[in-house]
Amino acid sequence: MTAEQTSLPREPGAPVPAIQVRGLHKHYGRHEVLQGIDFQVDAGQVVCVIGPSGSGKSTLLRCVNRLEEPTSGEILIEGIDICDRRTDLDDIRSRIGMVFQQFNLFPHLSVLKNLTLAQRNVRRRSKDEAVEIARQTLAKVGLSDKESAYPAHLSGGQQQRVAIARALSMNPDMMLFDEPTSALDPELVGDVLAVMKELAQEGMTMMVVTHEMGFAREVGDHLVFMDGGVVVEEGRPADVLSHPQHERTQSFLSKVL
Ligand SMILES: Nc1ncnc2c1ncn2[C@@H]1O[C@H](COP(=O)(O)OP(=O)(O)OP(=O)(O)O)[C@@H](O)[C@H]1O
Repeated sequence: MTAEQTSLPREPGAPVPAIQVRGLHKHYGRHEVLQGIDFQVDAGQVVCVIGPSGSGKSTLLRCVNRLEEPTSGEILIEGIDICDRRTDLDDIRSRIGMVFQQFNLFPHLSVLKNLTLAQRNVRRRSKDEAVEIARQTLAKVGLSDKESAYPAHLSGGQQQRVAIARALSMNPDMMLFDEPTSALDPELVGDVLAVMKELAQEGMTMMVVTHEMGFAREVGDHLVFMDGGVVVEEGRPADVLSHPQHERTQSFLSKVL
C-alpha cells in the first residue's frame, strides 16, 4: 500500500519535488547527529552536500532512503511521506539508486551477474531482459568488455562504475551517491566523475555527498554545506564556493580548497 501524497505548501501547478526534507532530526542515543535539516531536491537537479567529517552527511543520505530511521521530521520522496508507516518502503527504495563509497559488489558473482541479480529478484525481469539491460548499462559506463570479470579483478574505479551501472539497471528515478570517489586512487576518480557528469547531463536527479569541489562547482545545481548536524549555508555552487557567507563555511573551504 502506498501512503497518500501529503500536502506541504507548494505553488499551484508546481511539480512535486523529488526529495523534500523538513525538520529532520536523528539521534544515536544522546548524540543528536541531525539537528533539524531542511532542504529540497527538484526533479532533474544535482544537489551536492559537503561538510567536515562527522557533520552528518552520510546519515542524512541514509535517512533519505530509510536505511536509517529518522528520529523526527518529514522526508517526502516524489511527494510520498516515507516516514508514514503505510508507505511501501520497498517501492520507494526501488525508485532510488544508491552508490556507496565502498562499492558493495558481490565478490563471488561476475560483473554481469552483479547487474542481473537485483533485476531478476526485485524487478522480476526475465533473464534475457535483465541481461540486455545489464549490457546496455555496462556500455554506458564504458565496461562492456568486463561483463565476465569478477570484482576483484577490476580497479576500484571500474568497480565503482559497475556499482553505478547496477543501480542504473534498476531504472531509478533518482540516484544518491555517498562519497563515491573517496575510496579511489586519485587517477581513477576522473572516470567515475565523468560517468556521473554524463548522468547529470541526461537529467538524472542526483544527491551527491562529496569532497570533490570541482565536480560540485561544475556539475552541481545546488550546494549544501553541513556542519554539526545542521545546514549552515546553501546556494549555487559557484556562489558558496567562491563567496561563502558563513564563517564556518569559510573555515571549512579554506582547509579543503
Ligand atoms: N550507527 C551509528 N551509531 C552511532 N553513531 C553513529 C552511527 N552512524 C554515524 N554515527 C555518528 O554520527 C556522526 C555523523 O556521522 P556521518 O557518517 O553521518 O558523518 P559524515 O559527515 O558523513 O562524515 P564522513 O565525511 O567522515 O563520512 C558521527 O559522529 C558518527 O560517529
